[in-house]
Amino acid sequence: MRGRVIKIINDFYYVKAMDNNPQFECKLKGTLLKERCYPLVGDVVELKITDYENSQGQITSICPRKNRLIRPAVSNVDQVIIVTSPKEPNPNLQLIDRILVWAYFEGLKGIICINKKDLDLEKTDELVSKYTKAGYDTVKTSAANNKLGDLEYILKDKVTVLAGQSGVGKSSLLNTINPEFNLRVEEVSKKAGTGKHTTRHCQLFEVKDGYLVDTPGFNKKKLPDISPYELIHAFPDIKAYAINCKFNDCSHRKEPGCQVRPQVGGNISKSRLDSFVNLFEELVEQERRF
Ligand SMILES: Nc1nc2c(ncn2[C@@H]2O[C@H](COP(=O)(O)OP(=O)(O)OP(=O)(O)O)[C@@H](O)[C@H]2O)c(=O)[nH]1
Ligand SMILES: [Zn+2]
Repeated sequence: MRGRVIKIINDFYYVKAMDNNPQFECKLKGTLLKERCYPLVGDVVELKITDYENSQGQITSICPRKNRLIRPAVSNVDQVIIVTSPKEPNPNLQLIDRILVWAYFEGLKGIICINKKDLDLEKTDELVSKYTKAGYDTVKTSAANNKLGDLEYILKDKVTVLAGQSGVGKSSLLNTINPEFNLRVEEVSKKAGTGKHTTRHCQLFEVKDGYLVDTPGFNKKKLPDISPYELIHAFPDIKAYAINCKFNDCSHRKEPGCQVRPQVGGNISKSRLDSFVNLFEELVEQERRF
């Protein structure tokens, strides 16, 4: 039988069988332990049921991973939904673009969710238009009014990470999607002997045939180890014009023959070019340090 690891507590792996069967509490097969093959939350595994009545099983192998994030430690993630709001707090556009860059280089699809649309519909639509133009899917929600728009459809059959600045309503959205998220618990496992060493595993929550990764505080991301010149790939809106700039190392700031600058305010939002320029500088700095 095949299933997905949704939670890990100490040596116990909680596996949801693929065909909607109940959840099984599993131990690892001896050979996996010997080879130090430890499953991650998100892993698809083969399992053998050892006791149906008490929902106990054994994980016999781990299927190849599509990808693997380090923090949170989770595998087989499909997409990241970046939650923002029109006000209270005002959107942090630089943070959104930064997370989009991180997502691109992790191979994840980036989607923008504008929550709190009840506070300012006009500003909400401005954000929708900004990110649609940049090439991203967007969704408008109001957790306060139980309005999820297409969010549930977007989550269907996917493993999704929620990100975004503090106060935009990530927890509220989770609770609107499934009130059981209220029961979110910190599970801390103490390693025998040291007493101080603690591990915090993330958890997957079931939503609409898909899963949401529970990652409190997942926010600021170190930039990936890429050359500044690779950054353009994470900005499809700018890249479309940058390929025609006169100089192929154009920084789109003051060079003659730049095809990006004339698009600002039109096909390219000013905030997107600002983000690009700032992140480019940061990558140049990062490269200089090594
Ligand atoms: N008006 C309005 N307020 C909302 C909405 N969603 C959440 N809020 C409020 O916004 C505040 C922050 O919501 P949270 O869900 O805690 O935000 P968060 O993103 O989880 O914040 P962190 O846990 O700090 O990352 C709370 O007071 C919510 O009641 C919404 O759709 N509309
Ligand atoms: Zn240019």
